[in-house]
Amino acid sequence: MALVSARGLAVARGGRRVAEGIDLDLSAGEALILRGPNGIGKTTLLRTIAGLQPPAAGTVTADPDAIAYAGHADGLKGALSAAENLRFWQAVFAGPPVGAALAAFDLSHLAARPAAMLSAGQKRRLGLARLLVTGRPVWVLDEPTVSLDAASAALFAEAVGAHLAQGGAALIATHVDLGLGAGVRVLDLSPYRAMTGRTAPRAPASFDEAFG
Ligand SMILES: Nc1ncnc2c1ncn2[C@@H]1O[C@H](COP(=O)(O)OP(=O)(O)OP(=O)(O)O)[C@@H](O)[C@H]1O
Repeated sequence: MALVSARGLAVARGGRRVAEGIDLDLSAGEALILRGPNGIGKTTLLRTIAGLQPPAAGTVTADPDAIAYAGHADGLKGALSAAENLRFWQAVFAGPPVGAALAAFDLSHLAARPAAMLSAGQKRRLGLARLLVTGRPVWVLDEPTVSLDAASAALFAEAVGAHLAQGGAALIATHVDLGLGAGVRVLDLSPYRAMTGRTAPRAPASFDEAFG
């Protein structure tokens, strides 16, 4: 039985439908890689699957308590050490102890360092280690290897492989080849670009979030 299913799914951002007609199934032990050009709607689809925003049309069937979502932000508390950050999430999710998560992402030697004093790649590793202490079976990940060097990306691929082997599943938007093996499926969103246009009023053309 699928852990995540979508049928006839359309997703929208800023009141505009960006992708539509998406069907997908993700079962235990499976990884599905989302691909497509910048702006096609990968983040929007992941957020919809994770229950962070409603579908514009169609259905998502998934237990929201089964999903661990990791977006572009690492969600770390800068004043807490690496281990304390993980213990916080471990307590929230009642997941497994943090030692194995630190080790899996080569963070044991940085366990006592405040998150604010970690490098960008170390922060990203800590953000990904968080997945392990959630104990949740479905990982929904948006560009997880940003800032990671080759060795760290390999650690991440190993962690995903182990997660799948234990009956987990992963839906991952990425532009890079993670080397996860032949069994991994790829969904390119390019053919699903929405043709139906706006679904709701949007901000005026002159509005610019960065400079407004
Ligand atoms: N906050 C926002 N308000 C309005 N539109 C947005 C907002 N964020 C993104 N969009 C638009 O929604 C569309 C889908 O964006 P999304 O981030 O899902 O794409 P993506 O495939 O993940 O892109 P990338 O590969 O660049 O990360 C894009 O056309 C984008 O310009």
